[in-house]
Amino acid sequence: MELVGKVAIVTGAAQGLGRAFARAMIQRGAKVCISDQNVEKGNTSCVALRKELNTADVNFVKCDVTQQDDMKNMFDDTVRRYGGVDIVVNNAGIMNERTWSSCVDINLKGVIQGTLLALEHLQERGGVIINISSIAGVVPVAGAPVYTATKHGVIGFTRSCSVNPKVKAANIRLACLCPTFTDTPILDMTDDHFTSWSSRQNLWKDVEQLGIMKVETVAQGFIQLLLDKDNNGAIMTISPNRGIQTKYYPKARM
Ligand SMILES: NC(=O)C1=CN([C@@H]2O[C@H](COP(=O)(O)OP(=O)(O)OC[C@H]3O[C@@H](n4cnc5c(N)ncnc54)[C@H](O)[C@@H]3O)[C@@H](O)[C@H]2O)C=CC1
Ligand SMILES: CC/C=C\C[C@H](O)[C@H](O)/C=C/C=C/C=C\C=C\C(=O)C/C=C\CCC(=O)O
Repeated sequence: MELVGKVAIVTGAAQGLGRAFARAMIQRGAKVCISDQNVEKGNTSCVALRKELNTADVNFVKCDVTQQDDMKNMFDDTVRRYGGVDIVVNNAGIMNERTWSSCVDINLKGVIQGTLLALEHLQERGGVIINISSIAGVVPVAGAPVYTATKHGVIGFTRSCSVNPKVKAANIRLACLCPTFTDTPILDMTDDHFTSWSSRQNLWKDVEQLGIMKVETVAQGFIQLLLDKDNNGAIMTISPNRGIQTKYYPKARM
């Protein structure tokens, strides 16, 4: 897929990975709507990206992914501004085992809502939906069971949409990105983010074992996932020890 002139939406893009994905797409000629629930950081990042990349083809829209009206407005605003949508990156996510219900609302329900709206918008012209899961979407993580459940859910939901014949007929592609720990503010956790059935110490043991990647490394994998025309249903894992790997899990086992 050629990115020049394509229109993309990225949720949770005021900072961290979402911002890095937006930046990588703008650099390759895409027009990008960055959205976030944090208006101040979203506006600041938008201004910084415009200046750094010398472009007017990036805008910020306030969108809390738990609010259906915000989500609809983000799509409608993008269509008004750029004439349509080609790429949707459902990236917004949090790690908080204590406020676990919001973790489910943002990480799983937000991705489901974003995907359903994206499918509607892409059905006439085709396009790509990238849902951001995590390596915690494919392995159990003792330190963060709720976060892990949401990320497994993102993979199950995305793969199920990808095998829907209507999706193939509409020339839509869906894939998941599953990085290990990456240097973003999500790693600034305190004990307040955990319960007696989860643990920062346990999670931190995983961090120490796996290491922490730079956002640029993950953005490189993201662009690869986006450009590969033939990867509907793919799961891309990215880790310091195994690098970038694209995997296809079995559709069914009889
Ligand atoms: N950094 C890491 O180690 C990894 C992160 N991920 C996933 O990548 C995605 C991005 O995470 P990071 O950039 O690391 O985190 P981050 O904390 O740096 O950025 C997350 C962004 O999402 C926004 N956000 C939070 N709640 C929201 C809501 N209700 N509606 C809209 N936006 C909301 C925040 O304001 C923030 O700008 C998340 O889904 C996360 O689970 C996956 C694997 C590794
Ligand atoms: C504060 C936490 C915020 C974000 C966490 C991230 O989403 C992060 O990615 C979580 C990672 C937890 C990892 C725990 C264990 C990982 C184990 C392995 O990677 C084992 C190796 C292979 C995986 C199997 C595969 O490649 O299919």
